Amino acid sequence: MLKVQHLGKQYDNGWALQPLDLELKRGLHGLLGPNGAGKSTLMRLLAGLLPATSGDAYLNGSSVRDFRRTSRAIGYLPQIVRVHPQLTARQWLTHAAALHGVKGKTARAETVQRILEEVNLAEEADWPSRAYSFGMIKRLCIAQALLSGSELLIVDEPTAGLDPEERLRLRSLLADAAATRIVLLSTHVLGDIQASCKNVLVLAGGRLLYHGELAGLTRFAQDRTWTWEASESEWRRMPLRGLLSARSTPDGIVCRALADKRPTPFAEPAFPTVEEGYLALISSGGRML
Ligand SMILES: Nc1ncnc2c1ncn2[C@@H]1O[C@H](COP(=O)(O)OP(=O)(O)OP(=O)(O)O)[C@@H](O)[C@H]1O
Repeated sequence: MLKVQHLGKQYDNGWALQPLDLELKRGLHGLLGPNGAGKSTLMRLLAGLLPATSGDAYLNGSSVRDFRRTSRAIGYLPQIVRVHPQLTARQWLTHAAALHGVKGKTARAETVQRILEEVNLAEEADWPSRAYSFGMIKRLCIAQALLSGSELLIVDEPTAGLDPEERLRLRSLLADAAATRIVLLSTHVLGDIQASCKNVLVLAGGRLLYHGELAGLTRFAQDRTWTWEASESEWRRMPLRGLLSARSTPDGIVCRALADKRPTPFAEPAFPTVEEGYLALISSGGRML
């Protein structure tokens, strides 16, 4: 269990993350928010890499800051990762296993082989890592984080820049990892979260706006989502504010918009998607809470 108590970070220019409280249990948790929302700040605080201005976070009762000095350090995978280009995945992970206190050559070799298979790198384990694709490097770094045996794994934008196949592979790897630990996954891609997370946290402007089930986000766009069919000329004159999508059909253009009031007399209320709920929450800056 991760317990966050009044955790916040302030710089000279203001709060990057306003003090927040929350509890996370085992499983995959999505962390969503626009640029500058405070996601990296929260993740670095939880990984014990950034000193807090207020409060603290406790993993199974111990402050996250204390984990840095132990072999069971909290797993943290930043957006930009680097591995030594000459080392193979096996060499890299064997070294990491030794650092994490796996004693004895045979035990280390077995642990490394098991992790290599888990992240689907067993076949390429003896290639120098300069020959790896970007996705393979990410999987190698996840393998290293898994080696720590820590019950918290924090992953920043893991799927950015990956092709669809690698993206799928990484998602399923994180879902497996979340069966036995807390995984916090930050992303701008709602699809990544929709595919794998039941619960989400939404940050904006350094504030935690929402923590709960992903499906619960739809309520922020309830009674504010509209759909209607516009002619080509109506479409040209339409203000873009609040417009969510416009799709051409043989009869006209099917529009969808977020608005407090019916945007045109022909608009009908529509059942919002999770994405529309998220957009409504973010665009209101939390005023609707
Ligand atoms: N070292 C720093 N000094 C001053 N302000 C900072 C510092 N680090 C972050 N901030 C500010 O804190 C706020 C939150 O930044 P943070 O990087 O946590 O956002 P983010 O949600 O991760 O953004 P992105 O999605 O763009 O990575 C931003 O306004 C940022 O400018």
